[in-house]
Amino acid sequence: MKAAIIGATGYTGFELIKILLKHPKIQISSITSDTYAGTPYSALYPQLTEIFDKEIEPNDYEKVANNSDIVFLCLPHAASMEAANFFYQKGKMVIDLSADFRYSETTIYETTYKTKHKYPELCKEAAYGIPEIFKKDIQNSKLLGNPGCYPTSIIIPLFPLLKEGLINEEIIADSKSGVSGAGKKPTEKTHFCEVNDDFKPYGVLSHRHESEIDFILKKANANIDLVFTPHLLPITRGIESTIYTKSDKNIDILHQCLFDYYSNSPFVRIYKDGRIPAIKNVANTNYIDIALFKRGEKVVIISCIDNLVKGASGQAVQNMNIMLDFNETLGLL
Ligand SMILES: NC(=O)C1=CN([C@@H]2O[C@H](COP(=O)(O)OP(=O)(O)OC[C@H]3O[C@@H](n4cnc5c(N)ncnc54)[C@H](OP(=O)(O)O)[C@@H]3O)[C@@H](O)[C@H]2O)C=CC1
Ligand SMILES: CC(=O)N[C@@H](CCC(=O)OP(=O)(O)O)C(=O)O
Repeated sequence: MKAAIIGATGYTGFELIKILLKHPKIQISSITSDTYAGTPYSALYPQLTEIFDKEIEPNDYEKVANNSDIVFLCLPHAASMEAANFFYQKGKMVIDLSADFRYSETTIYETTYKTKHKYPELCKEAAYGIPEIFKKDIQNSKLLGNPGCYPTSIIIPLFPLLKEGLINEEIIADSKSGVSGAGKKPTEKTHFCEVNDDFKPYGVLSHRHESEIDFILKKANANIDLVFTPHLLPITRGIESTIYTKSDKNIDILHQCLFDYYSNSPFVRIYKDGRIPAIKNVANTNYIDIALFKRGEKVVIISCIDNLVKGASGQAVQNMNIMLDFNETLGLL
């Protein structure tokens, strides 16, 4: 199968290319960026010298469509919707890494992103790409909204526990991310001097991922009351989320619920013996590591992912494997 990557020069594009180069059933047919059209990819990312020197093409979607079966969109929010519609109408399989197709209810997207959605009917056809929870939807879909990185780290541990009614719906999620989560272009908030030697929250009570987490956890029949606070860590990659809630159930019941729900999920690792997940253990992998602790009624859940792999490009490939009926782990282990 031939895969094209639109917006290939950014961090998720680079990560996707590294993964797809190891994938036994995928050939990368087109990589695009208007800024760098004509440049060999390895000139931008010298790590791939003599490994992937393919020339970057301009965003000529007609040309890309003629030469691809699957299209990955690694574009910013709002820029993706037009491209997704174009390739979908051409019969291509579309995997969008932005937020444009994460909400089947367009009004919530529009309120959260302060952007009018041009294709609300398409949003209803898109699957939300957490394979461990929505595999059936993903199998039947040709358009996929790949989840946000923070939501991936929070939804996976909470979904089964809420679905079984084992934990309180009042939840605090305290998350920390490496700076690559903000993309390749430095801003006033993310350039080296601002981030180095510091650690701070941002988007307090206003981060757009709060609505994504809330929207998806409602599918577990939970009406959650969530406070989500992201923080910027002075590291390149990785997310750690510490999630607080309450439960009147024994910790063994909570553990068993997670083990049962994820028994066939190759990328979910649940620690049961007091080990504490750490970013180092999941960096550059598609794993999510989870541990759960309890004292009295208080529950503390810790999860770690790599924002660029399980939080973006790895999960996108995992979704592609499922959409194409390949083994879920191809290219990812
Ligand atoms: N970074 C992360 O950890 C995660 C990111 N995401 C999402 O994935 C998407 C890509 O993120 P990331 O790779 O980090 O972003 P980057 O900023 O690193 O890269 C963005 C890419 O999109 C291109 N681009 C930017 N604006 C436009 C436009 N208006 N039209 C066409 N192309 C454009 C850029 O091309 P050019 O070469 O021209 O600059 C570049 O190739 C975003 O929606 C992001 O929110 C999701 C989960 C995690
Ligand atoms: C560190 C950092 O800035 N992170 C990004 C989240 C990146 C991500 O995964 O989310 P989207 O795909 O929804 O953009 C942020 O807080 O906006």
